[in-house]
Amino acid sequence: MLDAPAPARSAGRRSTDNVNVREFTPLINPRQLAEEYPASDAAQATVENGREQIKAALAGEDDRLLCVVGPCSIHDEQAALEYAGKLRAVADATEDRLLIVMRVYFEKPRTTVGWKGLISDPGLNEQFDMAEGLRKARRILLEIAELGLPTATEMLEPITPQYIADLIALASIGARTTESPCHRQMSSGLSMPVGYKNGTDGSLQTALNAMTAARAGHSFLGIDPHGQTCVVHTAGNPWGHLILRGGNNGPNYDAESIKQAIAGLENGGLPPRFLVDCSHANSGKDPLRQPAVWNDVLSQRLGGAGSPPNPSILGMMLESNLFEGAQSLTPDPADLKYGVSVTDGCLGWDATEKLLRETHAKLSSGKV
Ligand SMILES: O=C[C@H](O)[C@H](O)COP(=O)(O)O
Ligand SMILES: C=C(OP(=O)(O)O)C(=O)O
Repeated sequence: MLDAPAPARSAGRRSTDNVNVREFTPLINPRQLAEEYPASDAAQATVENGREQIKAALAGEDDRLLCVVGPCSIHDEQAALEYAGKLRAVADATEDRLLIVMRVYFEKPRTTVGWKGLISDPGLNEQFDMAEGLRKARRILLEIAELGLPTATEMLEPITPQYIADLIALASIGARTTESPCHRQMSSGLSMPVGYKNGTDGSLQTALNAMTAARAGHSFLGIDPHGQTCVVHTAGNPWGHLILRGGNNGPNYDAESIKQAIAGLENGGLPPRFLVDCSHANSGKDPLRQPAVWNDVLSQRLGGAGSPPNPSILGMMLESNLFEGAQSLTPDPADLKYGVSVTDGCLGWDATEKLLRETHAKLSSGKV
């Protein structure tokens, strides 16, 4: 019998190693990136104030409505900054009632395959120049923080936080990773409050378990600011909170689902405060349904018509971009429409501004 041909391998490589790896590309380390784009005093002040205000809301000490608003994903620096400028103006005008934080999402967890976000593929051309992706992400976060607007992002790759977390006020763990021990451990060391989405199957327990896990300290494998692999020992992050995003069986922002969420949090010994994501399964992925979801949740928070107010509802999340809808990626990224999402459909800016200003008016008058 003939022997099977030996697999091709380079000198010194063991045949059992990295069988399915095509290549390793060295990457800039977090310290080098921070030296290229150092956090200015103004940016640090935005992040620190943003984190403190969000913590006060989570602790029930700031009764403003927490509004996490912005694109499903950032793919264009200019559009992101234009959006941030508009949102900053509304945040200033409504700050007595609304605590506005911009969604600045650079990492997209896909159900199967698809564009994974600006850090993974900044050229939108499958070149995966992640050093450039991290540079762009850090630069965008810095510019938005210098505008005075706090930012929120999803933390997906466990080594990303070392590169950008100093510029972020609020993090979230997505529905696809809330059950992942790696993400819970990572969250236990993050410097900002972290929201945990319920699972894609609608499971609340998955997020409650994540909150409990991340409140504890952990020791796990990671990198330090020099990019050195190391054992990371964390203190635990007490600022976890639930985000209701609906699930495969439908939305979970109705009064009964919210009652169950509060009971689940209380039974788990967790603070009974949470956000409602108006997008994803809560809008049936129809971006134009988001205002109806938002207003329903706002009514529940304010109470009225025989229902008591519900201060457990901290606020809402909204997927919004300069222009409504979504578009598919094009072979030449220059052909993309400006200001339109390349991931989930979004509400457009005009409708977003209207919703935020109407919300401010309702909160000011106390009338839904
Ligand atoms: O918010 C973004 C998407 O809902 C998430 O990344 C999943 O997207 P997909 O189902 O299109 O992969
Ligand atoms: C991916 C997201 O949401 P979810 O994890 O709820 O699907 C998101 O908010 O961008």
